Amino acid sequence: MYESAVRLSPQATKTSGEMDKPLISRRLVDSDGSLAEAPSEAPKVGILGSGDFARSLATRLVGSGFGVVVGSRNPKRMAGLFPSAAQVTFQEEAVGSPEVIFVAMFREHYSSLCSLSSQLAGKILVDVSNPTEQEHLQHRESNAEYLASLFPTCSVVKAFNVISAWTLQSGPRDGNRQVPICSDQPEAKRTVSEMVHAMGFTPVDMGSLVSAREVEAMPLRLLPGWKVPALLTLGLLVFFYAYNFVRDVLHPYLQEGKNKFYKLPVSVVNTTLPCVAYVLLSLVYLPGVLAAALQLRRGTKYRRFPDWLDHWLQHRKQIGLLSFFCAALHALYSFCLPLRRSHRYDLVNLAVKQVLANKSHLWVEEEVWRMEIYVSLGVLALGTLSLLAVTSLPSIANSLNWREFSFVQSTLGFVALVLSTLHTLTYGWTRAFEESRYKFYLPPTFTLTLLVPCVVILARGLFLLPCVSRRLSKIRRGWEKDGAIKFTLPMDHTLAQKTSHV
Ligand SMILES: Cc1cc2nc3c(=O)[nH]c(=O)nc-3n(C[C@H](O)[C@H](O)[C@H](O)COP(=O)(O)OP(=O)(O)OC[C@H]3O[C@@H](n4cnc5c(N)ncnc54)[C@H](O)[C@@H]3O)c2cc1C
Ligand SMILES: NC(=O)C1=CN([C@@H]2O[C@H](COP(=O)(O)OP(=O)(O)OC[C@H]3O[C@@H](n4cnc5c(N)ncnc54)[C@H](OP(=O)(O)O)[C@@H]3O)[C@@H](O)[C@H]2O)C=CC1
Ligand code: HEM
Ligand SMILES: [Cu+2]
Ligand SMILES: [Fe+3]
Repeated sequence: MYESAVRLSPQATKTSGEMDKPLISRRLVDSDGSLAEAPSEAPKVGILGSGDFARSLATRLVGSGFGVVVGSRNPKRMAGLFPSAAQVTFQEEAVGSPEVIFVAMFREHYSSLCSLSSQLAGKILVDVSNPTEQEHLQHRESNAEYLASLFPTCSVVKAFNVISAWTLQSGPRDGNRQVPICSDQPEAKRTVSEMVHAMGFTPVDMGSLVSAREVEAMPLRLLPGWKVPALLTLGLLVFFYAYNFVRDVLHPYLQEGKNKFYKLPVSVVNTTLPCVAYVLLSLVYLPGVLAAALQLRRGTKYRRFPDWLDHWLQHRKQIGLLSFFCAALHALYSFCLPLRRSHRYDLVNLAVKQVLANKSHLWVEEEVWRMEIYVSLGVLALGTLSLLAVTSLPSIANSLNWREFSFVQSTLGFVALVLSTLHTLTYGWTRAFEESRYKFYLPPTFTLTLLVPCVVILARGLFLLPCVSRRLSKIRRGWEKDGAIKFTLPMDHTLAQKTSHV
C-alpha cells in the first residue's frame, strides 16, 4: 500500500500528464525560511486545527511518508502533542506551502478561516467533519458545501469523515477500510484519493460535492459496532438455553415425571454459556477463512468482498470479546458446580447406593482421565483467550507492532479455537454415539456446536498445504490470475472503484 505514496512525488504526477501543476511545488519549500528544515523530498500536506483528529491525521500522514505542517491558533501549546516530524505553526504560516490542506475543525469555526482566503486560493481543502444528528437535520447544506461556499476559489473535497481518529492512528487492520470521497473538481478528488491510498485506506468515489450530505450521514447511519454482535450473542443464548431446557428439564419431567427444575439457574446456564462461547469463537475465525477462499477462487485480492463479509470481518473484535465473556462466565460456573447442595446430595446418595450394593471402591479409570484432560484443556483455552482479550485493550495493542498483534490475534486465537475443540471433544467423548443421550431425538448440545469450528480448523489446515498457501501468499502480494500485475493509472482506478462500489 505504502509504495503508492511514490505516485505523489512531483515527478510521478507530472508523468501522468493530466495534472498541469505538480502536487508539491518545490518553490514553497525554500521560499519560507521556517519550512526549509523539513525534509524537502516529502510531499507537504497542511492541517488546520490541532485537535484529536488533526493529531491522528498528522501521525498517519507522517507514517505514510508525507511532510506535515499543522496550523493552530496556539502552536506553542499544541506542538508537544504532535509527532516531532510534523511542523506546528500559526495558521497563516501553515497554509502557505502545501497544495492540500485538511480542515480538521468543526463547522461553526469555518468562518474564522476567512482571513486566510487569499492564501488558500487555488488550493485543495479537505473537509473531514462530521455533523451531529441535530446539525445534520438542521442544515440543508452539507458542511463541505458550506466550506466550498466560503472559499469559492478552492477545490473542496469531502473525505475521511467516516474514519475515527483512533482508526486513523492505528491504521486499517482488517477487512476493507473505505473512505468515501466526493468533490466537484476531479483533479482534486484524484489527488486526495491517491493520498487515501498511500495511507492504507480504500478510496470510494461518491461523485460530486452534492453527495457530501449523504457521506456526512454515513457515520450517523452505521450501527454501533456492538449492536449486531450483541444481538447474535443474545440469539445464541436464547436458542441454546431453550434447547438445553427441553433436553435436561422438560424431557425428564414429561417422560419420567422427574422434577429437575432446580437445574435452571446453574446447570442449564453452564451448558448454554460454553456452547455460545464456542460458537462465537468459531464465528470469529470463519470470515477469515471465507475471505481467503474467495481470494483463491477469484485469483486476485483487488476485488471487494461482498458487504456482508466485509461487515462480518469488521465485527470480529466484538464477537471475540463476547465469546471471551461467555467463556469466562462458563469457567466461573464450572468452579461453582461442586459447591451446590444438589451436588452434595447426589454424592451422598451415590455413596449410600454403593454401600447397599456392597461396593467399597468406586473408580472408573476412563472417566477420571477424561475429566482430568478436558478440564485442563478448558483452562488452557481460557488462558489463551485472555491473552487475546488483554491485547485488544487499546493501550496494549498500541505497544505491539502489527506482527506481534497478528500473532496473538490470528495464531494464538486459532490455537484457542483448537484447544476449545479438544476440550469439547474430550468432554463429549462417546456421548454423541449413545442412544440414551438423545432426548426427543435431540442430540447432546455439544454435538451441535462442533460443526462450524471443525470446518474452520479443516479449512485452515487446507490453506497450510504448500500448493494452496503459495498461491494465497502470491495473491496477497498482489499477483493476479490473468496475467502479470496490473498497473492501473489513477484514472482507471477511480473508474474501477466507481463500478465495483455500486
Ligand atoms: C478475546 C478476543 C479479542 C479480540 N480482539 C480483537 C482486537 O482487538 N482487534 C481485532 O482486530 N480483532 C480482535 N479479535 C478478533 C480476531 O482475533 C482477529 O480478527 C484475528 O486477526 C482474526 O484472525 P484470522 O486469522 O481469522 O484473520 P486474518 O488475520 O484477517 O487472516 C485471515 C487469513 O489470512 C491469513 N493472512 C492475513 N493477512 C495475510 C497476509 N498479508 N499475507 C499472508 N497471509 C495473510 C491469515 O494467516 C489467515 O489464515 C479478538 C478475538 C477474541 C477471541
Ligand atoms: N475525532 C474523531 O474521531 C473525528 C473527527 N472528525 C471531524 O474532525 C473535526 C475535528 O474534530 P476533533 O479533532 O475531534 O475536534 P477537536 O475539538 O479536538 O479539535 C478542533 C480543533 O479546531 C481548531 N479550531 C480552529 N478554530 C477554532 C475556533 N474558532 N474555536 C475552536 N476551535 C478551533 C482547534 O485547534 P487550534 O486551537 O490549534 O486552532 C481545535 O483543536 C470535526 O469536524 C470532526 O467532525 C471526523 C471524523 C472523526
Ligand atoms: C477455566 C476454563 C474452563 C473450565 C474449568 C471448563 C470446564 C468445563 C466443564 C466442567 C464442563 C462440563 C459442564 C457440565 O458438566 O455441564 C465443560 C463443558 C464445556 N466447555 Fe468448558 N471449561 C473451561 C473453558 C472453556 C472454554 C474456553 C470453552 C470454549 C470457548 C469451553 C467450552 C465448553 C463446551 C462447548 C462444553 C460442553 C457443554 C455441553 O454441551 O454440556 N470451555 N467445561
Ligand atoms: Cu488499490
Ligand atoms: Fe455494523
